[in-house]
Amino acid sequence: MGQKASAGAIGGVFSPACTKNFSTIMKGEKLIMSIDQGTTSSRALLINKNLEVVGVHQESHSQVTENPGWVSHNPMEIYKNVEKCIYEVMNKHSIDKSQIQAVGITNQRETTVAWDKNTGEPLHDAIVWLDKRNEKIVEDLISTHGVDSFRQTTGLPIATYFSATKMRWMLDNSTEVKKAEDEGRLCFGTIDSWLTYCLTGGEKYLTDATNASRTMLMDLETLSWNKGMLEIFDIKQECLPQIIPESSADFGIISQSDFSGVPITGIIGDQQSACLGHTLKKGEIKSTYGTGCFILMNSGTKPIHSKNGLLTTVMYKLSEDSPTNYALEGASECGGVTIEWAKNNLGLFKDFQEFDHLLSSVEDSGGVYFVPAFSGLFSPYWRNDVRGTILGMSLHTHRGHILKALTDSIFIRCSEIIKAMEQDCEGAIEIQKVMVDGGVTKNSGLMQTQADLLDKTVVTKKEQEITAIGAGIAAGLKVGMWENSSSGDFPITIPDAQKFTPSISNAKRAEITEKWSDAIDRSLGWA
Ligand SMILES: Nc1ncnc2c1ncn2[C@@H]1O[C@H](COP(=O)(O)OP(=O)(O)O)[C@@H](O)[C@H]1O
Ligand SMILES: O=P(O)(O)OC[C@H](O)CO
Repeated sequence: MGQKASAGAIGGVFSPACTKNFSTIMKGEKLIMSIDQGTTSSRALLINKNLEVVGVHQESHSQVTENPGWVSHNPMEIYKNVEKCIYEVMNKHSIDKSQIQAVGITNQRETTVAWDKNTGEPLHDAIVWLDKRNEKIVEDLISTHGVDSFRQTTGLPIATYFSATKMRWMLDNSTEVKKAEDEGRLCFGTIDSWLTYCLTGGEKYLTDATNASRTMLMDLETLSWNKGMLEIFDIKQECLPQIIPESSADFGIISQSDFSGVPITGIIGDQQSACLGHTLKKGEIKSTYGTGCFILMNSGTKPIHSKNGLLTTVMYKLSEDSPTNYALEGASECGGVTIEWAKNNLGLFKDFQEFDHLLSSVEDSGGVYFVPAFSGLFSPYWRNDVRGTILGMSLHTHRGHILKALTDSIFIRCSEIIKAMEQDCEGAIEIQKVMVDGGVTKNSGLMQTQADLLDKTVVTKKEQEITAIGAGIAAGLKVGMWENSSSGDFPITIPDAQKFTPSISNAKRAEITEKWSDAIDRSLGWA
């Protein structure tokens, strides 16, 4: 039987109640609204000209886990939550619609929606990026083509993560979706397309290149649907949205009654949006710790094709006459989800006070190692045959050690991704610091652990909502709220908050890394 898991491992139980003291909003002040539609919740945020978040409303949505490895969302619940967030944030801060210059949308990527062109009704639950129901399709593709055969065209290895295999699964397994395709009324899209379609009353069916680059159907160089990829997946181009190459463009006018007439001028995938929020320069790196953990390096205007298990993706193109910027990305399937799982599924702690207390009760994990392969391992391994594995327990082991092993695993995964980035850059770029954001970075003890395991400086920013700010920048640039400088750089940078520098010995780090590789080897092939 299906199981609703809204309070399960990725249930967003810790969705932050907003405790921030906001700067005052002046009467009639011009603002940008950013909509951040994430894996566990949706937010609407108000951003002023100084790039300060001056208001936010957040709503969590259900995580449906009908079978092991399956994760889906209800597209209508997500849209209704977004509408509610817009209404509540405007109401809470007594904002008049005329103050909102534009809306920017940033979203969980890859998650795939199918809906009816005529009625706008969803034809299936949204299949979430973490979902593995498409494993068989992926295995067959790998055995026919080889895992890396589409890298040159799409920048991606064949994996369950990307949208094309989720679309294929729906076509093969849902009579509703197949019938709609046969009758020419099927719309496939990522969450940005779905929200834009709903907010514009069905007027606009489009996406931007950052989101399209995660489908495995887009050509990384031309930023258009690739005919060869469409043939391989047997997906009709008329079932896909129009790709707008820019993330800062006219994406449509909202028709929803309370907010009608406001233009949508920003669309950008959430991890690329965080790069914009951090104003990442060439060679710089950001790591966002939300449900998963995503590390992106600005690799400039030429894509770097990874030889070490990373992804190549569009970072953004901001105007018709600006070049496309690319990123090298390491995607880790485990971030806050591991913390939520420890609380909700294992009952290791009840709140963050107890979480901190437990972690400070131990020096280290006491020889316990955890491989957080709830959905297999993404970058740099791309293995489906691994499941969560815990090793090294003795009668000495207690809750603190296990929690330490679980949280360490998040940061070891990130460290190995950054090592792979250094290898891909072949010495051309020296990584000294990593800019961080996302829910997990609220915990300074954990950020210290990241600096220790990485052997690099980790920097947090004064504003936490970096992802939402990125979409706000994209939207605001289009309507003249800000202008890029003549060098193409964005004129405002969010100040640093805290810097964490490595504090453990090289010998200790080497010991942890060695034991970790051993743990990985032992976990491979389980599933
Ligand atoms: N004080 C904290 N310490 C550690 N982790 C935290 C803390 N507060 C929130 N989190 C984690 O942050 C994650 C949510 O981050 P967020 O950026 O909102 O995620 P998403 O965008 O994926 O929905 C949750 O998984 C939660 O466990
Ligand atoms: O919702 P987040 O912040 O975990 O981000 C999800 C990613 O976009 C998946 O690729």
